[in-house]
Formats: sequence, structure tokens, C-alpha cells
Amino acid sequence: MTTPALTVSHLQKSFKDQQVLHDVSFSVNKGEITALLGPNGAGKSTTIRSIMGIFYPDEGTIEFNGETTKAIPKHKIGYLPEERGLYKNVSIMDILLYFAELKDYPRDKAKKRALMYLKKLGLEGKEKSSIEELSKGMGQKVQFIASMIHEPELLILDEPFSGLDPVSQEVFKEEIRSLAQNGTAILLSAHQMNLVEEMADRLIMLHKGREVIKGTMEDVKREYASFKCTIHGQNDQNKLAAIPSVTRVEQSNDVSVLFLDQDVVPSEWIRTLPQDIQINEFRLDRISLHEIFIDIASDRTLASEEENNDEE
Ligand SMILES: Nc1ncnc2c1ncn2[C@@H]1O[C@H](COP(=O)(O)OP(=O)(O)OP(=O)(O)O)[C@@H](O)[C@H]1O
Repeated sequence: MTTPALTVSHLQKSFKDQQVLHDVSFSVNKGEITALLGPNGAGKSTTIRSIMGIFYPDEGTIEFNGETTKAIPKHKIGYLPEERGLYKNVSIMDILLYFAELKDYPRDKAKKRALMYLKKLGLEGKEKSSIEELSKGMGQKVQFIASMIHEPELLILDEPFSGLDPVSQEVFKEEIRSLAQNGTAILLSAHQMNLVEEMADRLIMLHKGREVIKGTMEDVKREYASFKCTIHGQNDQNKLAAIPSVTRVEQSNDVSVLFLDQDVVPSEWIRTLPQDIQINEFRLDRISLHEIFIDIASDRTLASEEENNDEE
């Protein structure tokens, strides 16, 4: 059973005369990772800042553990802001203990957790170093530890992977996953669709401040991730476009990518291919979250949905 730690309902926010959030609603459940996605300027950080009480939304409510609140109790929430920055010339252990103290978390427990996470994230023995002696990525790891040193019930991570190398991204991914397995409700915004696809239980995608996709990762994949077929060979684009269930053809040199209808059955569809098309290589894949994202961000899916609605 899923239990929401955070429920955001009907958020609206404008800056001067620009409305940047239009009726945004979603929940973040205990023990789950919810990804907040969207192109630059979609409204992710504004949503997160509204939850954190940095901005007040113009409309809408924020509930924490079933109660409406303007400010979630500080010891129950952890936050990695999009802007990185820690005191440069204080020792890492002192920074982490300071963050724990701000959240009224016991010092001895904080020290143990700090040492454990420094080790896990490859910073063993660095506790006496200062941030200015670390690389940017290392500093980010320290800030990540600072955001969850106090065992928050809800952890909000605004672009935790940006600026990290692929190995560090994997380490972060595993740690975030293990926090969720231990019951933490996690909301994260990210642009790395491959990581999101691997780790998130649910997602909400914003575009120009509006919800465009929302649901469990399974539902979203079922609903949006139809198939695409890649054919290497010299073929006429119009002929490929005329094949049943082909919604769009992208062609570059002798590689054609055929995007197929949602309800296509691959084994049946393959039999409908004309005998005379040239096939040097052939591949059938489900389109990835990355491609769904690009489609949405470039308004392609929205445009085709509107067309379908017009036809109805
Ligand atoms: N303090 C502010 N004053 C005025 N406009 C703002 C302010 N903060 C954000 N905006 C505007 O709100 C919109 C949404 O910005 P937001 O930072 O929430 O997007 P985002 O999805 O987090 O983008 P990114 O992926 O680039 O971080 C943008 O058009 C931005 O210019």
C-alpha cells in the first residue's frame, strides 16, 4: 500500500504577469522515488521552492503526512537545492555537524552517519579537509550528505546528478534508491532520463508550468512508450510512411526510423512490411523516456494529441 508523505494540490504561481505554474498536483509516497521532470523553465524549481516554503504559491495546498502546512517541520525534510554552495573554509565534518544541529539531530549520531556516508561516497579520510580543497563533484557529495544527515522522512533533491561524472552518478543513484528502500519519500528533479528511467517509481512531467505526464513509471511506459523500428537500407520515405501503423518516419542517409502506433503488435506488424523494401539492418525497440521527453519538450506529442482530439 502506498502512503503519501507529501501531497501537492492545485498549485498556481505567477511572477508579475507571467503564470509559471498552472494547477500542478501530485503526491510523493513513503518508500518511493518520484521524479519531477520537464525542460528548462518548465517550473520544477518553482514547484520545489513552493514545497520548501521559499515561495508562497498563489493557489493550492501542500500536505505533509496528511496535514495541510505552510512549512514542513525542518527535522522531517531534507533539501538539496539547485544552487550548490557550502562554507568554503570550514572542515567537512564541521559543516555536516552544523547541518545536523540545524535540524536538531543528535551530534554523535550525525558524526557516525557522516563518516559512513563519506566512506560510501569515496570521501573517506576527507572529514578534516575544507570544501575549497575538494573538487566540485566532491563538494556536491558533501552537500548531498548534508541534505540527509538527519534521516529526513521527505528528501527533495533538485538536480542531484548535474555536474557528476557517470561513476558518481551511479553511486548517487544507488544511495538514493537505498534511502527510498528504507522508507524515505524522495522527490527529485533531473535531466538524466536514463537514470530516472532506472530508478523512479513515479514521475510527473511539467511543460510550460502544466502537467503533461503523470503516473507510475510502468503506466507512463505503457501509455507513451510505443515502438520504433530502425531500418538501414535505401528506401523511399513516402513508401515507409504508407506502411500500416506508421505514425512518423525520420530519415537520415540510408537509416530510417519508423515510429509506430501505440497499440501495434510487433509480431503482426512485421508481417505487414512490403516485400521490396531494402533491409541491411533491422531493429525494433520501445522508445525510451528520453525520447518521450524530447517529444513532449518539442510539443510533438501535444500537437498530435490535439490533432486526435480534433478528429474525435
Ligand atoms: N524569482 C523569480 N522571478 C521571476 N521569474 C521567475 C523566478 N523564478 C523562476 N522564474 C520563472 O519561472 C519559470 C520556471 O522556472 P523554474 O526555475 O521553476 O524552471 P525549472 O523547470 O526549474 O528550469 P531548469 O530546468 O532550467 O532549472 C521560468 O520562466 C523562470 O524564468
